Amino acid sequence: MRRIVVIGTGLIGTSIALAMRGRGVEVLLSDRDGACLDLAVQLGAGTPLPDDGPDEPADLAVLAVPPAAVAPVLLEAQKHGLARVYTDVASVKALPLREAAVLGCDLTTFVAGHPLAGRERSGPAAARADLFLGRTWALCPAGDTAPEAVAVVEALATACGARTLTVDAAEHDRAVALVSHSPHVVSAAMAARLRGADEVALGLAGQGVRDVTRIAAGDPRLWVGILTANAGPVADVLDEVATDLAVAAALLRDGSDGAMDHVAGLLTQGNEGTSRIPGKHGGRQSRYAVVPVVLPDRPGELALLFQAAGVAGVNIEDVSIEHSPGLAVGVVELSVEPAAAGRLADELRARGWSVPG
Ligand SMILES: NC(=O)C1=CN([C@@H]2O[C@H](COP(=O)(O)OP(=O)(O)OC[C@H]3O[C@@H](n4cnc5c(N)ncnc54)[C@H](O)[C@@H]3O)[C@@H](O)[C@H]2O)C=CC1
Ligand SMILES: O=C(O)C(=O)Cc1ccc(O)cc1
Repeated sequence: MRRIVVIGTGLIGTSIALAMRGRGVEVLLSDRDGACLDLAVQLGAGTPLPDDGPDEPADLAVLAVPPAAVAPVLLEAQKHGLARVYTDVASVKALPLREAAVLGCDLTTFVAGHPLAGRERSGPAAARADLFLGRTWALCPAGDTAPEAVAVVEALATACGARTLTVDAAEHDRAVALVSHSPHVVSAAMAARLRGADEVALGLAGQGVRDVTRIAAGDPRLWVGILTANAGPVADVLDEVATDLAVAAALLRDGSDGAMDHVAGLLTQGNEGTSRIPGKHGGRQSRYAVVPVVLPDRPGELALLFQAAGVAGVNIEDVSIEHSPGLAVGVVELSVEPAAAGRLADELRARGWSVPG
């Protein structure tokens, strides 16, 4: 890929542009908001698309605009012959595809796409070249999309460090209703409770409430566009969540042992659901065994730990550190292949670390 056009230089468009600039690809940028375009150019994401378009069609045009703008922007771009292949990044796939068909866009050169990576901030200032590293990038080619066009968009996703997943548009929308769009609404509903929180409550806020409400900081205008375009599937999930919440509230008011057993059942279902979220490499978290190590808070200690794992010939698949500031020790959890866990634990104990269990 030699040259791409990016229309919409917000968070996602500028992140793609930065990633492709990093690979030496020429990037021409366009945004209806001049300030966004200027900032993206200043960040080194590319140069402005000339008003009369490129001298010859680019290899690919990426439409990084809100879902409702995808079809009209695609039609306009195709009219001007901006590129040989077109893709979008919108969080919803079926409705923009239908709208593009109704407008008479050429769907043979269009590959609907969606990188499952983002942030709760919008605009070019929040863009990062590494946003897509290790993430999934959904592709939803229509029946008449040319295989060569799909190959070009696959190359874009791969160049950005993502791995592609080809999926039917309606199935994609039902899936993201569950794993992205409904969580956003649930997060917003919880965060909205905090508006009236007093200083004592805010002073007691810890990591839990931060985790649950992080994504609620997203741009409401963008999210209304996403939810409008995927309303049915999201409403179905929200109905189920609302039922669970209403039942939980009733059980708590009841307070009997039997009622609290039911509450425990819901929390256990929550544990089960959480454990199904894929971890590193898209595998199940439970694929790995976790070796906990109590580590003194000393300079160089982590480096020694990793070195010991290397000596034992054990690959560390993932690592998390639980450490309270001020405490002299922390717990490092090393995720490794189950067959290697015993060997690693023995090696670490032999070197003087405490490995519980
Ligand atoms: N925010 C996120 O975390 C993610 C968003 N997406 C999708 O990516 C797309 C862009 O989202 P963000 O980059 O977050 O939004 P953003 O608000 O940061 O950027 C969107 C940009 O598109 C421009 N724009 C809007 N209409 C336009 C038009 N008709 N012509 C030219 N430019 C136009 C806006 O001026 C803005 O600069 C959306 O479809 C969204 O669903 C996909 C993955 C993650
Ligand atoms: O902030 C996060 O963790 C996200 O998951 C962001 C996100 C928002 C919208 C998408 O369509 C995809 C990803």
